[in-house]
Amino acid sequence: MLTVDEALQQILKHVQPGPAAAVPLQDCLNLVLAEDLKTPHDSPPFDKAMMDGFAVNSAAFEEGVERTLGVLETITAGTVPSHTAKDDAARIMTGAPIPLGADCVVPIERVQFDEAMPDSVVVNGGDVAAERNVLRQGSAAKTGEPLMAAGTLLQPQHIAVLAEFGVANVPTFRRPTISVLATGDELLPIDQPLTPGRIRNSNEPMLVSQIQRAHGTPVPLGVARDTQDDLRPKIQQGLECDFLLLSGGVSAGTLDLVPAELQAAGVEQVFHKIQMKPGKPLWFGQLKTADRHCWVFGLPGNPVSSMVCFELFVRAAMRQFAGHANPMPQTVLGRLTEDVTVKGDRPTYFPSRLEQTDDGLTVTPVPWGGSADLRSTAQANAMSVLQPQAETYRAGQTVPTISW
Ligand SMILES: Nc1nc2c(c(=O)[nH]1)N[C@H]1C(S)=C(S)[C@@H](COP(=O)(O)OP(=O)(O)OC[C@H]3O[C@@H](n4cnc5c(N)ncnc54)[C@H](O)[C@@H]3O)O[C@H]1N2
Ligand code: MOO
Repeated sequence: MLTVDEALQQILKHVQPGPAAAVPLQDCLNLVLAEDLKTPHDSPPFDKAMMDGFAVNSAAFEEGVERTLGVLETITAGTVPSHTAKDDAARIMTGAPIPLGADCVVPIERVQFDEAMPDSVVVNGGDVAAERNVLRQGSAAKTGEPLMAAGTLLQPQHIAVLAEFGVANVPTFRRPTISVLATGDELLPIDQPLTPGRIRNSNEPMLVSQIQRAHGTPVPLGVARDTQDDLRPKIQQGLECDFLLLSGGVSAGTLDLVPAELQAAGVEQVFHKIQMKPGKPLWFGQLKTADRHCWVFGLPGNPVSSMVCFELFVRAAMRQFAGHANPMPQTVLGRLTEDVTVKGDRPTYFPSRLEQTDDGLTVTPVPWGGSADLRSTAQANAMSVLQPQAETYRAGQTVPTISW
């Protein structure tokens, strides 16, 4: 049986980044940049005033000496100066271009100026120094410098930077399309009353919302009964997407037909079963033909097993497809708030509450009854990774934890 790390390596070895395309900037939130970008122009693109006031030439002043200067013009943001201001001043607004000759902006609060006599201003030399309140062209970025690296997850700050530099269409990797097929004769739609031996299909809405949270496009396919006749066409439909997630039917029961049906559909198995709890029966494979490439996860039917396998493996695969620089699960260290004993011989991904406290990041495993105990996960927002060991984990010890 593979370890979790070996399984992740296998997945990342097989899944390739999806195609890149130019996407309008306003649709780029949470997409990943597909190319290294360079700055197409200086930022700022001209020398600009950082205060409302008067643009002056510092060389024309002596420390502490007051001077009366003529005011040549008023320069507002969006206009261009029409005079040089070597021995005179120009009234200037924040964001407007500095006139030639000037190298300092004295804020309006610091000068003696009468709106009724706008042609002159009295400036004290003590308020004047070269470069004061002036932002020089290219001081934030020069033309041709690196702007943003391929693999960057585009968040509002990146979108703002791309807008500043006029990148209206952005080369990004496509979001994966992911079909979800729940399998099992016992599954009822969620709006149906329970009947003997039946349960509701909680995995489909869970997986659909996990896909949405991870910025994929879900394609729910409903439920397949545990028969070849029902499974086959639905598997074919699912294989049209970039990924197909099946839940249930991957362990050793008489109706656990999923691995055999996937192989019959031409999906090559990469691995089956992992040394972990919950989630041991996970199945992973790929269909690769001239016109199709689909990666397939057979998730264990138990709801918490499916949830954990998604967060650990499917999310990494989605990140790889979407072009993330680091697709691996993001782990933080949390300090246990209580003692924990781990039973069994597999690493356990334990539903837990991760919190930022005055004491740093803390982690509290929630009371949890195993892979079918879905309700307890409603108190959790993470899973802590606990290794099988004879000694009890002690409160205060740090453990790796993965946020949901
Ligand atoms: N002899 C063995 N039996 C089992 C093994 C094993 O290795 N040998 N593994 C156990 C483990 S671990 C798990 S996990 C489960 C996984 O089984 P399957 O993936 O085959 O899933 P099913 O048997 O179809 O279902 C398991 C459980 O989950 C419920 N389920 C299924 N689908 C849904 C859904 N969409 N929504 C809510 N609940 C669902 C289903 O009713 C079962 O109770 O196998 C163990 N057995
Ligand atoms: O691995 Mo199963 O998911 O323990 O219940």
